Amino acid sequence: MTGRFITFEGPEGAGKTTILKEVYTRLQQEGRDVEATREPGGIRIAEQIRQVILDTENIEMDPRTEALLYAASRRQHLAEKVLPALQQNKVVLCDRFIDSSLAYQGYARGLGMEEVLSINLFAIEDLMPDLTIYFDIEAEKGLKRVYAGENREVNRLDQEDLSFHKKVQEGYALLKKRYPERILSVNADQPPALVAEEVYQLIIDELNR
Ligand SMILES: Nc1ncnc2c1ncn2[C@@H]1O[C@H](COP(=O)(O)OP(=O)(O)OP(=O)(O)O)[C@@H](O)[C@H]1O
Ligand SMILES: Cc1cn([C@H]2C[C@H](O)[C@@H](COP(=O)(O)O)O2)c(=O)[nH]c1=O
Repeated sequence: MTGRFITFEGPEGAGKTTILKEVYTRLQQEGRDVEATREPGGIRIAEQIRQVILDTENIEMDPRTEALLYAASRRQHLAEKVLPALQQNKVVLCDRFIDSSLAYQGYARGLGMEEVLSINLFAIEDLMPDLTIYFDIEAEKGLKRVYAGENREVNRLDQEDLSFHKKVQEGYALLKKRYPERILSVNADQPPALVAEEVYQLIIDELNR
């Protein structure tokens, strides 16, 4: 088996983190060599950048600074964790990646998807995911989950108004049209066990390709 880079994308509260953990455990129990990680973060430097980006006090952050910080954290995470894991033929499950930058900074913030893509191409060189699983849910429903969750801190991006989160959803819709073979959707508006099963099947199909 060769390594695979599989990313989880979607709006706030869609269930990416919850389902990633479940599927990771299942794959591990089957004896597969799998790594779970997240963006921004996953390694020390990127977690430090995450704190700066998501700090609710950093309201003066310029949109381009925000885009560059995500790209910088992505580069370090890729160099230090993702690429070495793929070189060891691991299956890497990553909670968010470049599509988040394209949908949030490129589309919702209005920086332009092409501009944000170009700074990210510098960061990732040519490493795009083999498979991206899109957690399909209405922005409002996802946000309700975030605000209802007991252990979930509300961050600076969560606090954007509903129109921003609806634009994020529109941005993802454009990305799904642009990359129909890479980005596959699951219905995230159903009980976690059913979502996890759909995600697991997509991953197995990818691993069997
Ligand atoms: N299918 C589901 N149905 C109902 N609640 C869910 C479901 N999946 C996750 N949740 C709950 O919704 C909240 C958000 O889930 P989670 O953190 O996994 O989402 P996320 O997509 O990673 O969000 P974010 O990107 O904002 O961090 C949590 O409280 C979680 O327990
Ligand atoms: C990678 C990435 C993330 N974001 C946003 C999306 C979320 O609002 C936060 C991350 O928080 P999560 O609880 O880990 O989902 O950051 C973004 O705007 N651009 C990106 O590239």
